[in-house]
Amino acid sequence: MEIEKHIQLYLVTDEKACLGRDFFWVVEEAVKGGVTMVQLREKELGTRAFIEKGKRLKDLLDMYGVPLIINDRVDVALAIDAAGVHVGQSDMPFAILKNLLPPEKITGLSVESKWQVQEAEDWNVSYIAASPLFSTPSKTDTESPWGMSGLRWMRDNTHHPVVVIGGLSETNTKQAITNGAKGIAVISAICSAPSPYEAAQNLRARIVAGVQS
Ligand SMILES: Cc1ncc(COP(=O)(O)OP(=O)(O)O)c(N)n1
Ligand SMILES: Cc1ncsc1CCOP(=O)(O)O
Ligand SMILES: [Mg+2]
Repeated sequence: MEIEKHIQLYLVTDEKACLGRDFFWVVEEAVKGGVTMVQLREKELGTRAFIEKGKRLKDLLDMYGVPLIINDRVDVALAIDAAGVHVGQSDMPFAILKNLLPPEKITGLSVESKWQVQEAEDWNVSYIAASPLFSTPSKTDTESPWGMSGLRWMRDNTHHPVVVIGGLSETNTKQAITNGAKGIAVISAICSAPSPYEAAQNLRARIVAGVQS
């Protein structure tokens, strides 16, 4: 499935995590290293600045054929013709989001509990994100981490492709894939790495190793 290729190595952006380096340079290096999809996650930008940044990022990603997902904001995604939107459990309800978007757009949903996984079984989501897999300083307003046993439960109880997010690094990526994740989503492992290019390459190699084992 096309979506399973896109979610393999999913970069979620956070300008602060880029440690003062140029945001677009960090993303481009990561894409050259093997990132397969990018989410623009902006919690503080006003609407106009969000749209401007999104347009510039989309122009960059289009050159590499990498889809751009917008976090939280369906209006921004529609304004710039992004590939899709990611929402969580406090954002726009999924059913409303789905009605607002053309059917071909990618829709991602964070799931924080077993009940939310079961509820999403009836919905036409492109992927669900186990959020968080492990606790992480990058996002602290989270429910309890799923952990590897929670991920295995999810693998056995959903028909949707699962992405894991929260605390993913070179050390646990292969294990996440062998326990049921189709892909990993990361902020700090790429945005804060000395070389975002090499970090993406190394994570991609761990994903491939997990798929092949
Ligand atoms: C791929 C992915 N997974 C989970 C999240 C978290 O979404 P949400 O719970 O809505 O929290 P915010 O990111 O909006 O703070 C995500 N953004 N991306
Ligand atoms: C956005 C988000 N949603 C759940 S955990 C998280 C942050 C992931 O950041 P990191 O990859 O640095 O742990
Ligand atoms: Mg959200």
